[in-house]
Amino acid sequence: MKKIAMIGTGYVGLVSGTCFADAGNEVTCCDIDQDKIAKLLQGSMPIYEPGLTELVTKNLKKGTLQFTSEIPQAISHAEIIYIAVGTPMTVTGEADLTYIKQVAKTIGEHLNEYKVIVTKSTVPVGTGKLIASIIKEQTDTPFDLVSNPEFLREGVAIKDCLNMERAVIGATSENAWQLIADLHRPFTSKIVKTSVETAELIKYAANAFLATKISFINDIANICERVDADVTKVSEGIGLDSRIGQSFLQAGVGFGGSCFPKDTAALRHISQNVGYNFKLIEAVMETNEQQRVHMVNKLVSALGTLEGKTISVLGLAFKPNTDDVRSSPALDIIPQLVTMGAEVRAYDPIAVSEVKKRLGYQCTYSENLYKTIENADACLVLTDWQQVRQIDLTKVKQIMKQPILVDGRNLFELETMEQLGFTYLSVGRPIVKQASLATKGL
Ligand SMILES: NC(=O)C1=CN([C@@H]2O[C@H](COP(=O)(O)OP(=O)(O)OC[C@H]3O[C@@H](n4cnc5c(N)ncnc54)[C@H](O)[C@@H]3O)[C@@H](O)[C@H]2O)C=CC1
Ligand SMILES: O=C(O)[C@H]1O[C@H](OP(=O)(O)OP(=O)(O)OC[C@H]2O[C@@H](n3ccc(=O)[nH]c3=O)[C@H](O)[C@@H]2O)[C@H](O)[C@@H](O)[C@@H]1O
Repeated sequence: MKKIAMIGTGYVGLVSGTCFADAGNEVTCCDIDQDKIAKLLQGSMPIYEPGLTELVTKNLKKGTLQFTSEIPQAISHAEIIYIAVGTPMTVTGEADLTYIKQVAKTIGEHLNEYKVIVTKSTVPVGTGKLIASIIKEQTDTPFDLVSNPEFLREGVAIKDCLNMERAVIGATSENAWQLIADLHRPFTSKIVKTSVETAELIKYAANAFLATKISFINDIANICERVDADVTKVSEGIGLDSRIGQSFLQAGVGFGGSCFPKDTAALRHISQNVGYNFKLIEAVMETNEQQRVHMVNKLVSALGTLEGKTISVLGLAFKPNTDDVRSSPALDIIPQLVTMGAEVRAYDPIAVSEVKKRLGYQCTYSENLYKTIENADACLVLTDWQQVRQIDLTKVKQIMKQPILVDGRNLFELETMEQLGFTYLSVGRPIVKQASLATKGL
């Protein structure tokens, strides 16, 4: 049982802090956001993550988990201090280390005895050394520094944490490495031992590689559209080769979220800073941006013009089972549709309030799927929510002004859409044309 302070109680800090507590450690999750801490103390979660409320409640009751905005006390009390604050993207694309530097200074000011300080935030190579130097400016108290990047996915974060595929640990001493490795034994037996710098780079390499798979399959999808091939079959056909693997080969509107867009941009920066021209990552980012434009172009090709047309956007979160809309395709696409003269109605089961904060009243919002679709000229699927996947297509066809569906997630079978009489434009698959539109030459 270890005493842990988790500084930064966001997606990562809250989930991993709770999982460490569930494994029997004494965890204090702290944050400068007092409202967030107050909410948590009342048992209300600041984010939507399946299973989180139950696990937090269980560990609060057990007394293994605490929340506080008194960061100095949490630092003094802990043996291990985790840093899990945000590292957002600056306007130039690099990782913003403002919060990391603030926390390093706070740790330095309150370090009362030897402790192990662990970076869980995604940080550029060299940040471990930067954190150490900031702490040393404040104190002579000895400490070790560890890089232990996080690989959880939103929406399945608890599962990913409790059964992690691997832990990557880079430490400045054998003692610190062993301590953090032991902390991970309940969650995984696969532990990669490395230097701090290598651990920092592994995190970016992992996200960039996954993003590359997505842009690769989206490029293949764009070729499929030109040669009448089906990208879902291409994914299956290549993915069954175990060297390639089936995951992350779903073509669509492209990747969003708080990490792939920012981490690919940050990796490009890291390479530029060391004089390396990482052309592949440039291409991955460009394909991803184009994929969003491509979805708008599909709507235009189906409707002729968007001026005066009612478009129902189905899904606002960057992926299902989360209310996170950071770099979500919807945030880019909806303003484009509005600029082109469309009236946009947006549906999401849980992310509406987050999108409203960012887009305001550029469109109308609803948590009722069928109400969003009523009398629409076209539907645009942007998130593969189960609610959208299981929609009653017969009813959809009846209530729409015209049955046009543009699908950025390839949710429906082409045969079904053809039988039901939809005009259906998906990604990297042949277009299904409603008979009347086919004669107009779509
Ligand atoms: N969200 C995700 O799925 C994953 C995120 N990561 C990385 O983990 C890091 C954290 O990401 P999220 O949890 O998504 O961020 P977040 O934005 O949800 O949470 C960060 C938290 O840190 C707090 N904070 C900022 N400055 C602070 C300070 N000086 N003292 C105490 N608290 C402070 C903020 O108030 C906020 O609650 C980032 O580097 C991210 O790239 C890594 C893997 C997965
Ligand atoms: O560093 C991070 O924050 C995290 O980033 C991703 O996790 P996450 O952003 O939660 O979501 P993913 O499930 O990876 O999906 C990312 C985006 O790619 C898209 N995607 C994913 C898979 C696919 O085949 N096609 C595709 O378009 C999703 O729709 C989504 O927009 C990684 O999967 C995590 O391992 C990592 O810890």
